[in-house]
Amino acid sequence: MTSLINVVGAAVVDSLEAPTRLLAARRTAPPQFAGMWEFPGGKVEAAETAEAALHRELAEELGVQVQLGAELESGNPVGWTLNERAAMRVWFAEVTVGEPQPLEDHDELRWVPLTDDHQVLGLPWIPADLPIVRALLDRVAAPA
Ligand SMILES: Nc1nc2c([nH]c(=O)n2[C@H]2C[C@H](O)[C@@H](COP(=O)(O)OP(=O)(O)OP(=O)(O)O)O2)c(=O)[nH]1
Repeated sequence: MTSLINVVGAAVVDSLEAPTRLLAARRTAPPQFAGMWEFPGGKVEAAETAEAALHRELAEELGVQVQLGAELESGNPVGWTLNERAAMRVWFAEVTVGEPQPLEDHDELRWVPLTDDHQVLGLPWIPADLPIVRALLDRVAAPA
C-alpha cells in the first residue's frame, strides 16, 4: 500500500478577522492542472509539520510571510480528499510581510470577492478543490 500524500493549502484572505477577499492562484503545471486555480501550497516534506510546510510553500511560491488562522475543517484529520493518493489540509491565512507575487508554480494571482459566490466558483478551480471552496464560502458567510 502506498502512503497518502499530504498536501497543505492556504486560503489567503485580506483579513482573518473579517475576510472579504480570497487570493486564488493559477497553476502552470503539470499539464492536467495548468490554467486551473487553486489554493497556494504544496506537499509536506518528511520531518516537517503541516504548518511549517505551509509557511515554506507560501514563502517560495508567493514571497510572503503569513499569520495562519483557523483550519478549514474537513471532518477528516488528513484533510480534504484530492484524489485516491492525496489529501489536503487548508488553513486561513493573512499576509503579514510582503505582497503576493506569482514567483513559482503560478502565472496569475487574483483577489476574488468572498461576497460573490458566483465569481469565486466561476473560476476554473482544480475540480477537487470545489467542495473546499464551497465550504470556505459557507464558513465565511457563517463564521463559527
Ligand atoms: N497546492 C495545491 N495543490 C493542489 C490543490 N488541489 C489539488 O488537487 N492539488 C494537488 C496538485 C498536486 O497533485 C498536489 C500538490 O502538489 P504541488 O505540486 O502543489 O506540490 P509541491 O509544490 O510540493 O511540488 P513538487 O515538490 O511535487 O514539485 O495536490 C490546491 O488547491 N493547492
